[in-house]
Amino acid sequence: MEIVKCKKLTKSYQHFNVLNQVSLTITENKIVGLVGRNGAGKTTLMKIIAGLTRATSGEIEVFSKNPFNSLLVSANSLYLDDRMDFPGSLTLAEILKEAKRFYSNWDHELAFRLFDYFGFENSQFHQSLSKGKESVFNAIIGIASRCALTIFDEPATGMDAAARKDFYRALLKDYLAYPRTIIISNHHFEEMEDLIEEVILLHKGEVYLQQSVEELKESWIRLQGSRNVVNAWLAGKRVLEERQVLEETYAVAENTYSDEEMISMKREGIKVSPVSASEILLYLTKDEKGGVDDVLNGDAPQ
Ligand SMILES: Nc1ncnc2c1ncn2[C@@H]1O[C@H](COP(=O)(O)OP(=O)(O)OP(=O)(O)O)[C@@H](O)[C@H]1O
Repeated sequence: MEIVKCKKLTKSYQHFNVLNQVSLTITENKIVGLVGRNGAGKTTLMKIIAGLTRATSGEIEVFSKNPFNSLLVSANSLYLDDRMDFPGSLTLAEILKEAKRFYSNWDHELAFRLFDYFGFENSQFHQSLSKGKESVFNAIIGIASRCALTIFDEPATGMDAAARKDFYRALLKDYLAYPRTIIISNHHFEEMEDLIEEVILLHKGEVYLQQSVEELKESWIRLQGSRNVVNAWLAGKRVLEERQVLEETYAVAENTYSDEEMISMKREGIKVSPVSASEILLYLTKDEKGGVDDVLNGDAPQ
């Protein structure tokens, strides 16, 4: 079943398209990673999906309805970011009790187990939490609500390494027991690579790719070997990254090699190895302008 369907979705601010003709479909019961550089349009897209912002043009359906001001969508979805606003008069325990009234699939026992595990006190107030603890508390709400569509916008902001690991583990475990559709944006893809089934890469407001993580990893390959031999195998291929270390060339190239070619390559002394999805995404979105070193060296941008 399709949970989210966008067709030629555009969002403009002052005549600038921050989302440009975005078409995509997200089917039910999967964890989707929404990635892209700063300003790529991730938050804007997630807010449109959650019905919090209206698109300028194009079509969007969430649970087969236009999400903007839709009761059906707001009853079945939850958008969480680091700007969550809770009533200042409620303690954390009271907020969880309110959440129980609001979300039909809410697991109160799980919420309080996580609450205790992460060391929260019933009488604490949200506004008195540290940045990382605020994110952990929001994440508890995101997990325990078990909304049919849960959208986490940079959920791990400020969390320490242990809390981030625990959060992703808890989310995965709960998702496996109670599958639902989850969209997560996070600049540290490597932290959630094991969790994500499908990745949507936004680049400058456009969908650059939408693929399963498996497909993405199979599409690229790392070659390592002596310069001339590697270069001969790179001819005519799309190359994401190429580095020279002494006499060795390291390259990440599109993997369109046949089995026979792979065997020949290895026979010629080339080491072939897989590339992580986070590395591929980094290479795909790196700036065309040259590196930050050029800026620090005072070189003019190209
Ligand atoms: N209310 C607004 N008015 C004008 N421009 C906006 C507004 N909201 C977002 N933008 C612009 O839209 C673009 C996309 O912003 P968005 O927050 O969606 O990006 P993002 O991919 O989530 O970025 P980040 O990774 O930095 O959080 C940015 O250039 C931003 O400045």
